[in-house]
Amino acid sequence: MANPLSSAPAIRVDAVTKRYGRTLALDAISFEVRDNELFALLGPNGAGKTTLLDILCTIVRPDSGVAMIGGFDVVTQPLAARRRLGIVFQEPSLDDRLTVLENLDLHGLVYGVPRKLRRQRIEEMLALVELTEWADKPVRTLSSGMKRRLEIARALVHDSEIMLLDEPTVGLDAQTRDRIWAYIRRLRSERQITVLVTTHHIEEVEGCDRVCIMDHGKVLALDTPEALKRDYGQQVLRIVPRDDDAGKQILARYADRLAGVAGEDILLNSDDGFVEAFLAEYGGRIRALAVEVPSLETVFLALTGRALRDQAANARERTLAFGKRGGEHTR
Ligand SMILES: Nc1ncnc2c1ncn2[C@@H]1O[C@H](COP(=O)(O)OP(=O)(O)OP(=O)(O)O)[C@@H](O)[C@H]1O
Repeated sequence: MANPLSSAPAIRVDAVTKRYGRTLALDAISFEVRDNELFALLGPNGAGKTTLLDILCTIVRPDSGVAMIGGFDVVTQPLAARRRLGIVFQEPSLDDRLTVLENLDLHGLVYGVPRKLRRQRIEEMLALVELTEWADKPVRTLSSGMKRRLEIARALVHDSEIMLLDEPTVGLDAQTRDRIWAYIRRLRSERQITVLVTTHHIEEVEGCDRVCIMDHGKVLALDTPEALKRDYGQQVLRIVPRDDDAGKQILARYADRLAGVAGEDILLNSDDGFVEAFLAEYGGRIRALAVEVPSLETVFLALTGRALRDQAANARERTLAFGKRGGEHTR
């Protein structure tokens, strides 16, 4: 069926609020996702991402505000909205006793996809997620990465134009995560679909068109990764003090530069001159130090005062590892 509101954005969220008892899970949030966009919702646990997805896929009703899928209101026109969606939930929802093919076929049947078209789509999707050879195997024999791939395939057996993926890579190893993202990008370009994906892995959103950063049920920022880094990114010095006493002294001395604390790490807003000045004063009282260049991680830190991940070791950083005796270091 042609979309009667074809000029409408793929997803529109307007002042949506949802409360669970005393918890304000969503606090009047608004944004739009354009057609064929790869759009990420980034936020820590409890930010409200799943609640928002549950509203978009018509499982949960908002207390107030409007949410639209392809121009259809999720509260007043849930069936029309739902038909346009392909959904991959956080919790696996495949039938383990059925084969790969049976799972896909059942889904197509439920959505009323005619038999011939169903066969064709299933074949296409299995090829895309590289599971053709597994078609007749029971789902219980698949690895967790393969099950995720199958769920992605299943979400696209009907006429879905908009795909919602809730933490699609959670619990998967780095290699499998990369593969899942490769499928998502391919799908977007080959099937011209719109993708909204939630994640709390910051490195995963670098390749998305736009990123919406959420915390405590609010949108803190929404833009392309480049624009976010330009507007909010900053150089941060990540320090591991030698002991509690040193930590307290650093915190007191640089309170005006404090960007956040993550476990035993102290994060200070930095600039090139500051690193040398800090080392001259505290070089002997720290165990490790890393200079983090502006990244989505430092954007998140600037916006929330919290780090999204505890480990700060990756290629973007120049790390100085300090030896057992204070002051010795290797670059
Ligand atoms: N059914 C519910 N009943 C009560 N509180 C809920 C319910 N669902 C979510 N919440 C609360 O609403 C807030 C937002 O939760 P939500 O699951 O949407 O966040 P999230 O960003 O998706 O986090 P996660 O990645 O852990 O799923 C949290 O404080 C959560 O405890």
